[in-house]
Amino acid sequence: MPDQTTTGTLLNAMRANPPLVQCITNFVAMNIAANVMLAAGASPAMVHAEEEAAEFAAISGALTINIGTLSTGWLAGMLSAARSARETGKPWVLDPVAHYATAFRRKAVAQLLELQPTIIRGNASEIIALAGGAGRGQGVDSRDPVELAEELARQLAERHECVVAVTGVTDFVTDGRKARRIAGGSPLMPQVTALGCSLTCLVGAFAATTPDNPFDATVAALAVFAVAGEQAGAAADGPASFSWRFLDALAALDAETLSAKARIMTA
Ligand SMILES: Nc1ncnc2c1ncn2[C@@H]1O[C@H](COP(=O)(O)OP(=O)(O)OP(=O)(O)O)[C@@H](O)[C@H]1O
Ligand SMILES: Cc1ncsc1CCO
Ligand SMILES: [Mg+2]
Repeated sequence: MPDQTTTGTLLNAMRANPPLVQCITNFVAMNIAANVMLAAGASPAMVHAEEEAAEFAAISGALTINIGTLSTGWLAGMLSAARSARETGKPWVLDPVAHYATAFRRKAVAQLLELQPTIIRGNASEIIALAGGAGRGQGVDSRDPVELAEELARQLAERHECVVAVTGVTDFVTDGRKARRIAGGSPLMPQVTALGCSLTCLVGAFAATTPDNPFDATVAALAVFAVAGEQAGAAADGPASFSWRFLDALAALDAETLSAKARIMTA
């Protein structure tokens, strides 16, 4: 099965040459996202200051931008990093956390979208609202099923000529033409904060590994989370033990197991 094999091949390629990924994430996610990246085999750097964000993007393999704890200073850093990534031909990933909640966030996301993200990753409520639909999100949490976001994700991908990933019980990835669903994970994942933010960083790591193929990169990152999440969930007693078991499962995951266990379906 080609998708499964590609996923394992990309995991090996990432670990053989750990990509430097500039992660502009949020105060909640910074620690867990960096640990997720290290466990999976990437090299994260949480660099967001306006004074250095653009310079750092130019030396990174990819950039990820998450607006979870936005402020004016951080936004300036995000915009200059995204401009730099575009100018230097680096893939960049947008995570539009709760962008529908306030005017400040809506405007920030509109400015970031103008800088043409390579990939957008969000939960179902975020993607529905970004495509102009009526999402039912509450703050940073989704209250919509992925299925409701699928058609809107296709439209969003076409409009912005990018890859769009919607995560939830079964994830959905599209570039506006082709699409995949990725099953797996655990109901404990939304009970641990910032795992979606961490996944956005890992999408950046895979995009750095295969910059000409952001679709396969996104599928690979989601498949890694789905398989490691399923393994951690099977042994966990609750969100706290899930959290450390998930890091251990990520670190222990090998390409053969990933390719054998990933459940990737054409949509
Ligand atoms: N009910 C579920 N069952 C299985 N996997 C899930 C479930 N909910 C979320 N996931 C997985 O959790 C990971 C994070 O996705 P999620 O949609 O929760 O992101 P998010 O809402 O942006 O998270 P956060 O904002 O807390 O970082 C993905 O790998 C997704 O597949
Ligand atoms: C809880 C929370 N608040 C802002 S960002 C964040 C992490 C999950 O998106
Ligand atoms: Mg999120």
